[in-house]
Amino acid sequence: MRSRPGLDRKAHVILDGTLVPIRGPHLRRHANGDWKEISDSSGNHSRSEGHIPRRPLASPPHWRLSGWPGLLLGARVPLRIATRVGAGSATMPPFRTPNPPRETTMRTTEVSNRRIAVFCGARPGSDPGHLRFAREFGTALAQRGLELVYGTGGGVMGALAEAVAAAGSGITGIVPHSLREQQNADSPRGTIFVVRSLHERKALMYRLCSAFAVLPGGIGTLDELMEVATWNNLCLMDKPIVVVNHLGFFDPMLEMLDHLVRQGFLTREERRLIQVAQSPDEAFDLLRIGVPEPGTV
Ligand SMILES: C/C(=C\CNc1ncnc2c1ncn2[C@@H]1O[C@H](COP(=O)(O)O)[C@@H](O)[C@H]1O)CO
Repeated sequence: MRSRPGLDRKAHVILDGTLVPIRGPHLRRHANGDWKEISDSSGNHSRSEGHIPRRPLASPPHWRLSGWPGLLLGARVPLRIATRVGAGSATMPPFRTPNPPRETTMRTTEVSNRRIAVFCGARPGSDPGHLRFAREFGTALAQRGLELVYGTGGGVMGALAEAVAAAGSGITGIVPHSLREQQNADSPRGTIFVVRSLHERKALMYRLCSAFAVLPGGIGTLDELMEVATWNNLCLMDKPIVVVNHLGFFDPMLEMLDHLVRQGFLTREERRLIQVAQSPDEAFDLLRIGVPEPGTV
């Protein structure tokens, strides 16, 4: 599949704000610690990459016991009664390339009006129709010239991302260290931001995109939907949201929103912050994002 012009098809990880290429079968490490890309994801050869830290990407956090238990038991142990060892913050130890390529990092974190964040399940759900629809949505998203921002999970998210990549469009995944270690979230394509917390992850997802779509999912999906609707409502952000109500999956939730209106907890105007579409094309039209297929307007 041909890549769209301007899309970065190389795999990268951004660790705490620093961009490094993903270590994969297409990277070879030299004795001095540098890595050389020997083929890109489509099998083409030879492009050099910069220095990548020797430390394993999924390195576990270190913990140091405080006070007398530390003196008794020594240095680093994976226990919770501990002070986290980090670079001035209570999170992961520093994990940076020696001289981060600043302009590359800036370019990668730029907000693009072609990026759409999609919230959806980390699980596949019990109806195989959800995965089928996620693939259909991913293909349509790429055909509109859009790029995906998502939570780097499996299930509905995984099906969606696979379809976007297969259709030749760009993917940005954002994952906290904790989930990344569980998930082995390296994607063969796109850019992955590894961040410190779930809060940071959501904030970055919201910042990087210019619109939101919601596909079937669980409480994580509902949490993200309600949060962006609330941010819009409080004027902390102004980015359109659409729920894609394929086969009526979201009917009970939409009924709950109507209930909130009837009970005086939500105005009719605020209720309209969450738009509803039945199909991918209707969703993109409502979001006013992407280039419509020729002949559809
Ligand atoms: C639930 C399981 C694993 C959780 N792993 C996740 N991986 C990636 N992203 C996640 C995960 N959990 C929540 N998210 C974010 O919320 C949405 C999915 O959550 P849901 O509860 O499945 O709807 C998604 O948009 C992510 O951004 C066990 O497999």
